[in-house]
Amino acid sequence: MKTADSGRERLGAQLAEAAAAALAADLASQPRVLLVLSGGTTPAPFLRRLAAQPLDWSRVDVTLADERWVDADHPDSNARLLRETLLTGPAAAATLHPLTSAHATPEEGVASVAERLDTLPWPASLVVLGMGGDGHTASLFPDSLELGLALCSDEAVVAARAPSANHPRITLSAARLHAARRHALHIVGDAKRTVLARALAGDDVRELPIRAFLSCPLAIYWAP
Ligand SMILES: O=C1O[C@H](COP(=O)(O)O)[C@@H](O)[C@H](O)[C@H]1O
Repeated sequence: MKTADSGRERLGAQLAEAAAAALAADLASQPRVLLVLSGGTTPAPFLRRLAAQPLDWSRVDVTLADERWVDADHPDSNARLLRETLLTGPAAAATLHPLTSAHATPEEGVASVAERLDTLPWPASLVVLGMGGDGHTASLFPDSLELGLALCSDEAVVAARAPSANHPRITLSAARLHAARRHALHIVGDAKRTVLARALAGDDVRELPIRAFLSCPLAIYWAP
């Protein structure tokens, strides 16, 4: 019997194969490659499959599209999700570059995180975005006071807060998220398909921030 879980597992496997192919293609011509991943509740099946892909992971740098400003072992830490799902097996040889620092707030830590990101081999081979039910992607939230800054900034990262977000955040700016050879959107469930259809039918980025990436071009990975 087909279940939503098995469909989501298959989707994760397909995205993992595509991500590995993208990394392998760029590793053939570059000393190091960069992969930008999202956190949240959706990516675990994809990340577990990606972890098993045969690649020269020692030449792969990994960072996040966004992070909650929490301790590295907090259950809501996106870096923790990557450590527990991706950085296992062959992929444990990859280098994870977290988006947090020892500073108390993202506003205080954003400059040191930006310095760290400057050392990475941009443009990324692949950015895998997620999307919330409100159309947010990375930590570009419709109700965030910093949304305009994150959409327009030339900086790599922006500190962001939003009434609807459960923690203070740090997010790659839209410009930095655009700095990639390939983009994919990984979403599951009928509700998100409906939000994506709304996003495709309009153009107000502040209403549904995912719209900032719909013409990247964006490969859409969706399962019920
Ligand atoms: O808060 C976040 O939300 C989005 C979507 O997460 P999901 O739980 O609905 O899959 C995610 O892409 C982002 O990285 C995360 O910080």
